[in-house]
Amino acid sequence: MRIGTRSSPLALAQTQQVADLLRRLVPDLTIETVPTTTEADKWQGDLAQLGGKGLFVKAIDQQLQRGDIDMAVHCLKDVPGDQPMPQGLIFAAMLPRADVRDVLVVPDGSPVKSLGDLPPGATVATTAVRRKAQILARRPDLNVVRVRGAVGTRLEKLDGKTGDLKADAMVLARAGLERLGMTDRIVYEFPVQEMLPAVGAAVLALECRRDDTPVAGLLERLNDPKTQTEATAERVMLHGLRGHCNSPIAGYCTTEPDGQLSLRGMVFSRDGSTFAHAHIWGETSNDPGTLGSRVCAELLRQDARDIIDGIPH
Ligand SMILES: NCc1[nH]cc(CCC(=O)O)c1CC(=O)O
Repeated sequence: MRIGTRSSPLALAQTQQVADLLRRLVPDLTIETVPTTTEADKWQGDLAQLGGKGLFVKAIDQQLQRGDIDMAVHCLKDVPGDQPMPQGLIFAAMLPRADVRDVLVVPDGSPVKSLGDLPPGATVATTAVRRKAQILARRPDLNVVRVRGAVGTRLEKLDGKTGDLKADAMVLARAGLERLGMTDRIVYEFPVQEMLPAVGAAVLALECRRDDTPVAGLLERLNDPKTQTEATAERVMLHGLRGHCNSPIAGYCTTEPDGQLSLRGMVFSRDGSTFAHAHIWGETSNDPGTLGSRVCAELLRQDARDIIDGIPH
């Protein structure tokens, strides 16, 4: 089994996790990890100029289509929501979702424990336009700056060990820190009501060729139907909104104890001052695709289109 992955430490840790799961199913399986450094990994500028964050995924999908690898591990969050599945490829499994929350991290030695502790005008580093909008919605006085690179590199930049980033705090995904064993850096976990997660947050998707029955059959055994259902609702919503990679869009679906789905979606202007918000749950929402479409329709009714189109690509 040749597993394609990006070459960042986070991607490699995720691939290792998948390899361990596969070995538990097939103890004598030979696994080869095939890391790729994509064009987007090397690019230090604005990703939108290069063609958006889908580039991380595209290079690996092409290897899979060519038969250079047998499967790929993708962060579902990084898979563009505005494009159809690449020709001949499927997500054969989605692993049980990890913690979806965004978290606050501060430079080594800083006493700051929350956004509220930051003085007026303080600088917060993050890449996601979705996080930026939600930070500014709470604290319009803050100076939100972009930071790129692997998670470990970002933390080094925050600590001033490399580069010239001068930030008082940084917001990133808990799931990434968890997989890297770096949760000791977390000073605050944003409840989802404070910072709605990205569509597909904390979900690992296992991709293979549709006609590769042996691989698809094996991967399907790792599928978590609950995660897959929730992710489907979120991605149908995202697809219907026709966002681009600069659109601050958030979406989070959960399953209630009685099995019913609950989907919340938000679309923000870049500075977070304007937003649309929809939350639908209950009896008639149990088909994830229908639920995603309904939340999308409600967001569009609240002029989400104008908000999205008002943001430069
Ligand atoms: N955009 C990079 C990325 N893609 C997935 C994760 C974390 C794990 C996840 O949410 O699946 C991260 C790091 C981050 O956003 O801090």
